[in-house]
Amino acid sequence: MALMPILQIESEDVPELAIVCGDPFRAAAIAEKLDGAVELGHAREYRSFKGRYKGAELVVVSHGVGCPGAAVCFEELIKAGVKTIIRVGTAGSLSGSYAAGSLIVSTAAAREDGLTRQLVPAGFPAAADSQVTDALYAAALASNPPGAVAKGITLTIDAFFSGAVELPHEMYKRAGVIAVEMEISALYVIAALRGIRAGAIVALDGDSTAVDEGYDPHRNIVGEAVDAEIRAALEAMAALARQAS
Ligand SMILES: O=P(O)(O)O[C@H]1O[C@H](CO)[C@@H](O)[C@H]1O
Ligand SMILES: O=c1cc[nH]c(=O)[nH]1
Repeated sequence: MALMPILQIESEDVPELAIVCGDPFRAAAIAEKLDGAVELGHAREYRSFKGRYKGAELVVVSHGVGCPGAAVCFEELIKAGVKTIIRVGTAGSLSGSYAAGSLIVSTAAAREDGLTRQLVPAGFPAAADSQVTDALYAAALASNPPGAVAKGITLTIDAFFSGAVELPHEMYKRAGVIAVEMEISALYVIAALRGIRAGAIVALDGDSTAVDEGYDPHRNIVGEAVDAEIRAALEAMAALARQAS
């Protein structure tokens, strides 16, 4: 048995499919939808569960907020043998076309984080796996969220609230980027470096350019969208597992 130093779970307990999310409570909510769910461990922000969805064995792990902590989670899961990771997150909207309650499948992430700069050169892309993206998009369309469903480029950034320097949201908005969150670039770059496949779906919780004035990710419409994206991610995992068998 090999205990993973940071997640504090045994690598032998980890199957090939993983769903990850920032919030440990969301990890528990996802685990509630699994058959035979068991909690594997809870260390720092990392809460881990294992169970089956429509026969597919998967692990669910929370990674906390931000690329550095999330990267540790992704690396340890991959070392334990995970081959497919789906992130189920929340994000702020960068587009007038998509409001709170909408689901966005991230096809690629603009790398405005600090972590991936320490892993790969500036020109290296952070791109989703196309099979994972297709499975997520099909499942999202069928998940009946309270808003729209779209796929496109997202932005990953380290600063949530702004300081003295202007954040690049408006520039990425002009470039057609749909949403901003804080971990997808790390997931896609690490997946590429380690030769696994990854994808991500996010539920929009409001206008990202207005978070300094007020941020409320606990509204009913956001909760309903998160519930829909959880169902979509589980259905996508089941479809990917069927394709592999
Ligand atoms: O809802 P999660 O998965 O945590 O994702 C988003 O929410 C957090 C910020 O509130 C960041 O982690 C961001 O990426
Ligand atoms: O990083 C995030 C996550 C949710 N909403 C935002 O505006 N930003």
